Amino acid sequence: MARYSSAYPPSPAAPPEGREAAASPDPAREAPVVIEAAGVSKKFVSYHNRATSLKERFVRRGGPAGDDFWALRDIDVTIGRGQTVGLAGANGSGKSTLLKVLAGILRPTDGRVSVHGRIASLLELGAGFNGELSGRDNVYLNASLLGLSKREIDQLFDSIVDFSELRHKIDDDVKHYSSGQYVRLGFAVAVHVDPDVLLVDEVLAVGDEAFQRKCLAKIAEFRAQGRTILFVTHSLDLIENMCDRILVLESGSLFFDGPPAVGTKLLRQKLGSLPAGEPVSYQYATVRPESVTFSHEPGGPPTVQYGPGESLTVSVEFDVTEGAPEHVYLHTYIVGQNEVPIWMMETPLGGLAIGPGRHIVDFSVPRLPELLGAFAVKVHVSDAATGVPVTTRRFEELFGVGGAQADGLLKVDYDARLRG
Ligand SMILES: Nc1ncnc2c1ncn2[C@@H]1O[C@H](COP(=O)(O)OP(=O)(O)OP(=O)(O)O)[C@@H](O)[C@H]1O
Repeated sequence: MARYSSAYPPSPAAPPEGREAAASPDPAREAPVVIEAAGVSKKFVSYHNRATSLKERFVRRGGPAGDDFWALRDIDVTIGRGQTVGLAGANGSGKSTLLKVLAGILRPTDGRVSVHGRIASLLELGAGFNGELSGRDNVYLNASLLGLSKREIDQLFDSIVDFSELRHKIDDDVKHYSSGQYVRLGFAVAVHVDPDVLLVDEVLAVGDEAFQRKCLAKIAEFRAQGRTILFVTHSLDLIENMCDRILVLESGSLFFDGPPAVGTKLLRQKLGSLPAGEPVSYQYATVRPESVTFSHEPGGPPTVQYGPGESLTVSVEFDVTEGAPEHVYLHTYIVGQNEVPIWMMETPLGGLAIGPGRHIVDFSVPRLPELLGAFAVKVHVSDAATGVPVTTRRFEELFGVGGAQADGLLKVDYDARLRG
């Protein structure tokens, strides 16, 4: 049964309304800024009426050279260290262009971009590789462009090749690689150069399933290490499972910046995969899960290691500011490796009556099941009256049950006998 207690004096600060309200108070956003885009716009010239012959070019002399096309318009984004951000939007909405501008591959027409720290990117097939060179030479070329010395690359080379699983191809020219092999090598280099910021385009979709799993595990590892990740994907489920935040672009403008649960719903409504229904109201950051602690009983000393059958209390501490819904549900998911949900605990029907201030909800499990492994916690808050999501936060803190993960998730009694 969930227990609800109010433990701290009210917080004085109430955020302003609207997008600014969403952008400022999330604790993750108060981390040092690693990526900042201010007023970024990008114009391309579209030559769809381009002259195809000399004569045509002569006749059109002096006419307009091409139509201006704004692929990005006035984008303001600040990304703090350690955030995992999904960049989504319909085809042609400007996602790849924004990633390229942030990576410094394209210069913005207007506005300013600053990135602090080493940035590694895997942007599009072929970008950064020279097809006439072997895989081996491209590893050296790419890693040196990302700032590594020859000696450092020598040391990492085997690990890069092992990650890509392309040892048999490493001395072939890259122009003979398949698109999946290209991406394997590019991703292997990008994750080995010790980047502070990783930018990844939808290219991951090109890899086979085994490689996609490997890449996602690497992204989860980077996330746990507090690195900053921005990736483009059309998989909204992936964003819901892996990201702290979603940016949704629409025709080059930033349409939404906030919690994945809200952004994905809005985008699905926009793309027609969800009925339009009630407009999603946007209350991000009015209820903010701040920390999670594990103990045997509410208020007990923090403990990280448990045995099957022992009691566990997961205490979620959260801040509420003015403008928050009067009643909220907290859904607390215990997640295992690769973000697999193991079980969910929710607050009682009708929701919690909350006022501004700091509160703690204790979710107490009297007897842990026969589990093995290390587990994390994801908290999802929604408005109890409307069901509208308010925020989601996935914490990095882990608790363990039954020692290190062995060969499975469950401890199951069994018997093995030779028959015949
Ligand atoms: N070099 C270029 N010259 C002219 N137009 C361009 C150029 N690069 C991109 N565009 C246009 O800019 C718009 C945004 O393209 P972008 O590739 O950023 O979209 P996207 O959101 O990544 O799309 P998708 O989901 O289809 O990959 C598109 O209309 C595209 O045609």
